Amino acid sequence: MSDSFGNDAPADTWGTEQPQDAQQESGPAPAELGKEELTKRARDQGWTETTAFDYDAFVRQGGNNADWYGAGEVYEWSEDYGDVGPEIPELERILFGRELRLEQGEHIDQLQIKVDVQGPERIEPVTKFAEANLHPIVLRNCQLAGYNFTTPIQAYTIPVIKAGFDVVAIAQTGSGKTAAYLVPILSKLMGKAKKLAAPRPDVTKLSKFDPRAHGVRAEPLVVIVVPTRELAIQIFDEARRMCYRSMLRPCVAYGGLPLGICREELGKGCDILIASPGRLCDLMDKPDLLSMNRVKFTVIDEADEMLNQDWETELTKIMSGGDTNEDADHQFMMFSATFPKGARELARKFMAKDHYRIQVGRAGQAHKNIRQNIVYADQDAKREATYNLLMSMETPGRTLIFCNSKAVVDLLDDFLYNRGLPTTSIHADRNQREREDALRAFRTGRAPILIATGVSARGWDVKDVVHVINYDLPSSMYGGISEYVHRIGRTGRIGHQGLATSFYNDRDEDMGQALVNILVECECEVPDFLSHLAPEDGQLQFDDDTDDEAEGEDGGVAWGGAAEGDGDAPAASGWGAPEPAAAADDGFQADTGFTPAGGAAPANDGW
Ligand SMILES: Nc1ncnc2c1ncn2[C@@H]1O[C@H](COP(=O)(O)OP(=O)(O)OP(=O)(O)O)[C@@H](O)[C@H]1O
Repeated sequence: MSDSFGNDAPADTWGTEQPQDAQQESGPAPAELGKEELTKRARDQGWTETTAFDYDAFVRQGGNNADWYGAGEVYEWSEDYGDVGPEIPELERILFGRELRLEQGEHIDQLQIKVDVQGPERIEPVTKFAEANLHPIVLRNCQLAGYNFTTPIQAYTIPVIKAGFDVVAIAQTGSGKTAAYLVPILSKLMGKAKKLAAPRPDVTKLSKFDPRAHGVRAEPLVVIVVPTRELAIQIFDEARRMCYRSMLRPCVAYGGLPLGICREELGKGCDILIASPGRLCDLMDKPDLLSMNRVKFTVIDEADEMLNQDWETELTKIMSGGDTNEDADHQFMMFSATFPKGARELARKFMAKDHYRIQVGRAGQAHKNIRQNIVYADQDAKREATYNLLMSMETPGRTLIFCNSKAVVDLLDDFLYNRGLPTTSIHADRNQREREDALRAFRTGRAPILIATGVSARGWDVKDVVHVINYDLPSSMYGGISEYVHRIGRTGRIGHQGLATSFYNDRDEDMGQALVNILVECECEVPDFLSHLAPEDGQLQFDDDTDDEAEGEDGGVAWGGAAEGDGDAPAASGWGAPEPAAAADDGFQADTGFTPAGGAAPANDGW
């Protein structure tokens, strides 16, 4: 590593070795030391000082509204609408700079597992972007982003989406689901901006853009819905990369973004809208700001979270909002790493009859690049145990700590900060600027220890997170094992390895069995205090992963039981994308009907 939090050193080894009952080295106990000595101890261990994020300097360096919009500048096209835009080296450097972005790690083969594909016809997976028949500019953008081989989920979703089908896609955390939908969608739209996109002002020809005088109504072609603001910004950044030279303009809208900024950005025109559900629904009620008439692609990311009861009203509105598009070719997609059975049943109601379901491994499966440690710690011993864990990391590295309440986040942040550790924290009571500053400080390594409440971290893709600590395990009332999988999935992404340590005590008993199942499945050690829950015969039971959803009340057709690819790598594939799904008589039956909710099952539903 160039420094402890260097940006040019991928976290490719477990790297954070420590005994389960990590103890601080000899010498006076931390509680006996003053702040100065504790700070020295933290520095000696390699932890840097927290550097506050200087927002004013950031603005002076050219930051403006665009910074609410994610890192860097938002480029406005000045040329006429042609088929594709010109190359702009400066913009390319900004969009594709690698400093803070993850590159594929060495252990990518661990993501290569069984893929189940259910759909109306056989689909040939693509193992390389270069062979996916993508629009040349999209292909070039993939190359600029460092994407050469497809991940297993991308191998199937790219041809399926290109062929015009709806899709429900489930694949492990950090396995490239964002590109799995963005790449095929943008390939379909690339070069067609002139034909499909709504007119918009050329802001480069205006001395000052006045939303009221020059603004247009946003009429996006693509709507991507995500549960959190931070994730919306992250996906917006990825969309900006993939939209490079497309003449398509991405925008982001989320609760917390001042409405004035939202109005201004939408008023400049919007072809790809990434939004949180609440803000999107608000905007849908403002027809002068947003029309859904042109929407051709609706993507629900972190779909199981969105199908959660809390979002049902918003989701129903968003999914039917797109119906104002009279084209029959509106595609709907849902993506997530976890997809409990109830959510999968609900998802089917929103999908076309002949949609695909693509599942890499078991829905909700973690993967072997994350080494999971479960450590027994009584409630009042957790703070000290966290400190000891951090101080015993061989090489300090970006560490994400999850607590279940905002109060505990604040207390732990204070406790660790006062012991000289470079912490920052994030939770729902912080204002938008504070949240963005904290995440930025974490991303850039200025505050490499981030303490957060769980839900806010879904989907975060931060380079070199080497360690996730579950200070509190998510309770089964609040996301349970799915939440656990999402949390630990902030490390060990895209072929890197990472460590996840979770404190466990009697309060977590309701999670015990599910936790042990995941540990056994991922070949991680089951601690003695949980060993009684390990299956004696090694046979794991996951109650939400049955393959026969056919028996649902709606008489719907089964998800499972049809063709599946086996995960063996074709020799030429760096990823080892799966073999094509099995032959037609193994389950892919062209013209086989799919029964939507409430519909009658076709006589011969041979899924
Ligand atoms: N084919 C590829 N080759 C190399 N890197 C890739 C490829 N596809 C995606 N990536 C990178 O992998 C990282 C993880 O991707 P992404 O955030 O889309 O994962 P995800 O599956 O959505 O994870 P989560 O379930 O946690 O949201 C990103 O940094 C992305 O740039």
